[in-house]
Amino acid sequence: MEKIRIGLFGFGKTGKIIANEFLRNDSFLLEWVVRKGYESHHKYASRLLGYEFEAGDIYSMTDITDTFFLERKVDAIVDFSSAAGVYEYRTAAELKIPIVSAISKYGEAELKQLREYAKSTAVLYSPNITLGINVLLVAAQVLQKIAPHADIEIVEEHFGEKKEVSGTAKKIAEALNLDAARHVHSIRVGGIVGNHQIVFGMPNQTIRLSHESVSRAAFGQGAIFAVKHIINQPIGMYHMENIIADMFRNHIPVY
Ligand SMILES: NC(=O)C1=CN([C@@H]2O[C@H](COP(=O)(O)OP(=O)(O)OC[C@H]3O[C@@H](n4cnc5c(N)ncnc54)[C@H](OP(=O)(O)O)[C@@H]3O)[C@@H](O)[C@H]2O)C=CC1
Ligand SMILES: O=C(O)C1=N[C@H](C(=O)O)C[C@H](O)C1
Repeated sequence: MEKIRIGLFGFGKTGKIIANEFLRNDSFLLEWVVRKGYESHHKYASRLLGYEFEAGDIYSMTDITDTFFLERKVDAIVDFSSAAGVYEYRTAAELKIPIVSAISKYGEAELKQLREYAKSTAVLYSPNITLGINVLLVAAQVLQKIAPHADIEIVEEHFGEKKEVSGTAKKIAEALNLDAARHVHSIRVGGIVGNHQIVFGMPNQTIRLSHESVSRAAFGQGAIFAVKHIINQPIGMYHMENIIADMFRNHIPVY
């Protein structure tokens, strides 16, 4: 069976792990990686990650010309770079290459650009691409409907250097119609990859829905799930929580 060819944006703390998850999965071929600078320029991501084979030719964003995506065909683009990365694959969208964006903090302009791409190709955007967080997101909205009077607070924990408030927590707050500035509480310690807890407080009981990304490989597994889904979809914008909500609908136990 033909391998699914991947073009990856970003080779940082998370991008390297994402690259590794695609490299170790026989269904995929990591064709190239694009990063901001020239570190490891034209080396192979596979070699840098300890593999004996050559895959994932590393480019800089400055290498992207109008013919880049024509000359280096992929079946999907996966973006773990930065918000600015979204402007670099316009011609890929025009070529109808599906796009999975995992950027957690977009401004309005970048989000608008991503929505523009969804008029030409299939785009999946997820500020937290783990299956677990998206199950939590759907479950929390169901629970809020079941217990509409519960007090709700969101706690997010990340590694000490993370500057911005968790995009995941903001998305959870938005889904629950909560003011993120008041209801999201951030903890920055050590090397925590990403933990999120939604606390539902009621007079006689507390319900806590929580998710812990133990390893950044969880994001790679989510990206793999997202690519396998998106490459078979028609043009449009997709989100992980919609896919998970459909799975809830199809699997809810009937007593
Ligand atoms: N959706 C999800 O589940 C998750 C999302 N994320 C998000 O992924 C993104 C990356 O996170 P992380 O790896 O920790 O960040 P890092 O800062 O460690 O890495 C960023 C990478 O992107 C590259 N880069 C930055 N700007 C551009 C650009 N304009 N074009 C191409 N490459 C670029 C950098 O290149 P260089 O190496 O040359 O500097 C670097 O390789 C963040 O938005 C983060 O929030 C992270 C984890 C999970
Ligand atoms: O920066 C990260 O690492 C992460 N960012 C995302 C966020 O801000 O929600 C997702 C994940 O928690 C890790």
